[in-house]
Amino acid sequence: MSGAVYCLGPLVLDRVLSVDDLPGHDEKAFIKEKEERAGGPPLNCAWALSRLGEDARLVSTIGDDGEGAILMQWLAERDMSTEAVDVKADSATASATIIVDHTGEKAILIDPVPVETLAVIGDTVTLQADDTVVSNFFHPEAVARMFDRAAGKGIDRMIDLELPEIERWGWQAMENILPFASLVVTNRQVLEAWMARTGNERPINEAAEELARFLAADGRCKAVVTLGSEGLVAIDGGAVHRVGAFRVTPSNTTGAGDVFLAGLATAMRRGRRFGAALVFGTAAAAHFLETGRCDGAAAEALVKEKMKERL
Ligand SMILES: OC[C@H]1O[C@H](O)[C@H](O)[C@@H]1O
Repeated sequence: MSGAVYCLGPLVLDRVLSVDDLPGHDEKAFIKEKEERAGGPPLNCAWALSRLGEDARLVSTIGDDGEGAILMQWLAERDMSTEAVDVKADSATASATIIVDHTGEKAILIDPVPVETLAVIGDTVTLQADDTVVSNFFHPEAVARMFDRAAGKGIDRMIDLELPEIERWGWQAMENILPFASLVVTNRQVLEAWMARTGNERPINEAAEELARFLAADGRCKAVVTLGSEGLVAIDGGAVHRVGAFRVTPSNTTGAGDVFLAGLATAMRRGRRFGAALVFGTAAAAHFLETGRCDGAAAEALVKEKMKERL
């Protein structure tokens, strides 16, 4: 398909530390392996989109520093577009420390990017009618401005809502961004926080449907709540979609949500119905969880297996 997918938000240097078990409060653990790699939700999503054959453009800002240079080299080595990555002398490059245990589960410490840096991400991008915009909730006004421009061109606007950003900007700011999006994705961590906030004690699957309905705001947009090993629940107009998870043994769960979003966006851009696009996104994420790779053919094979299981 022609057109590009613009992925907005912070480009982050991820410092990944592998341990046997995540240390608890006042506990110590030995690091088994260390790795530095490019990360952040928009980078993970853009990387997966490019592996799925889309023209992915990362839209972000980094500092003119050593960390920024490592990130630019990482992107160049993978033939990823850097034209919308702004290098600013007065900014510092974002970083995160990710501790991954033997089950692939992780804890992430994010060094927050200054508000002034985030506030202008996306402002210089020129959109065309066959583009798609994908963003995390990096800054309420910057995301709203970009989505507003995209809506003017009839372009799909997908937002991934995660808890650190909701806690940073507030639940009201999260609600305010919803009318600007055409598709909202969130996860179990947000669901649990929302349940605690609203006193919702329903079983997780029912509560997920309620949150999806809330995010979809009377069918104005599509909404997806991912539940990890329990699959996902989504709302599209009057229809409720439930997709079961694939059985996988994860090596590292970091970025799996971003790969899901990339698979979903790719399938929707290629004309798949929403239900089928959800299954393809789930399959792409499952393959990534097990292998650390994103591969359209492998995801298709998983989709076929799932369909056979249903027969
Ligand atoms: O979504 C995963 C990303 O979140 C964190 O911000 C890390 O940078 C990681 O790459």
